[in-house]
Amino acid sequence: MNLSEIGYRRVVVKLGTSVLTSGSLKLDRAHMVELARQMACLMKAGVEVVLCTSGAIAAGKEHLSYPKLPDTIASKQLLAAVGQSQLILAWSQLFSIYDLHVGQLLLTRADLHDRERYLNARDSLNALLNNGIIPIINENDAVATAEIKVGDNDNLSARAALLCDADLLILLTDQKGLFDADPRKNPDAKLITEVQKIDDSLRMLAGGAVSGLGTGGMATKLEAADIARRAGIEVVIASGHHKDVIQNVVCKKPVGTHFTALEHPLESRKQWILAGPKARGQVELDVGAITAVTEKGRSLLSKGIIKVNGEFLRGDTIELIDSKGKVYAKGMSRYGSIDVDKIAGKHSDSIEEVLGYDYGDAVVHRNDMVVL
Ligand SMILES: Nc1ncnc2c1ncn2[C@@H]1O[C@H](COP(=O)(O)OP(=O)(O)O)[C@@H](O)[C@H]1O
Ligand SMILES: N[C@@H](CCC(=O)OP(=O)(O)O)C(=O)O
Repeated sequence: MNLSEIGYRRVVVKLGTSVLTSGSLKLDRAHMVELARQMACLMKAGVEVVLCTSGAIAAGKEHLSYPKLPDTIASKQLLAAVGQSQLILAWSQLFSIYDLHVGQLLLTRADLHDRERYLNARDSLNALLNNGIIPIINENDAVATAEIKVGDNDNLSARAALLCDADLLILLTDQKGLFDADPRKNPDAKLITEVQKIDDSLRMLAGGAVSGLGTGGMATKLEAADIARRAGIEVVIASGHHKDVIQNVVCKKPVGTHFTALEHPLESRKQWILAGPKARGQVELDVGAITAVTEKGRSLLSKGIIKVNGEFLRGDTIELIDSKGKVYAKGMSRYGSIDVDKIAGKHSDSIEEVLGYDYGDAVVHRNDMVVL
């Protein structure tokens, strides 16, 4: 690989279950060797690689010879606990062919949202990279329950890219990229090669369909791409079976769907709001407030709030929605849900009178808000 062709310094590669199993029910080790070779090639050329690998549950099923288990969280945890050790063993052996060491990081949402744990994970990631070791990341499925899960490895890989300050995120899957319709259902679907903006019409194309063992389909890949590109990270969705796909993407050859990074990325505080805590609740806005927030860059005032959904505390992240549930923005609330309920629809001047105290005019200040 010609070093002068490479425009990137640190790359996160996410491999979906669909790629690792090649559509079968077991890990396709022959193909994993090929992917390890490509990543090793990058490392040798001076590009740091972080691998976000799925496949623990598939590997667990394979290792236990496809046991009949009840469809419960405990069964998934069992399969992930068995499969993750098989998965890391496989990667460790494959990278050792190229004299490369790997280090395992199993994360949950809590590791990314608690500031201290976030910094610990970041330090560990940097320590591995600075010593030429490939960090291998997966969700800690064996202990994570829905409440503390990121939920899918597309979103996890975007957060990993933010965490290690990568400049490229490559999402490899079983399709050539994002199509204008699900290619499984529409053989005439066309590949979208370049995306400048992720909006509702694009999200509609992603649908909800997934391959046999995958989680989330294109919808979660678009969520991941949105988070990463807003943080200034380029994203490519491509086929994990395309010849030399990783090298081609890194050398900026036309392959898959490329998402341009925002020229002016969100500041790190807003990146954290976007990628960080799960929204604890929602506030429904009237039309004027939606315009003020989305088009005029204003803070959300109590007057524009119609309704409160869920229970949240001051400082929690909430979603700003319309009457149909469409989410327009995500932000940190300066008031808890009980207070917002009391001041909804009222003028900011009356907040102190109603509550007996006042944390300022804005319920969600524009500095604490990301418009989607
Ligand atoms: N617009 C689209 N373009 C491409 N694939 C799509 C689209 N909409 C849905 N899909 C589905 O998403 C699947 C890939 O997601 P998923 O099964 O979660 O894979 P992975 O294991 O790689 O994360 C594809 O097999 C495809 O059927
Ligand atoms: N953490 C899970 C994979 C979750 C996931 O997002 O899967 P995929 O959609 O195949 O990338 C596992 O290792 O089996």
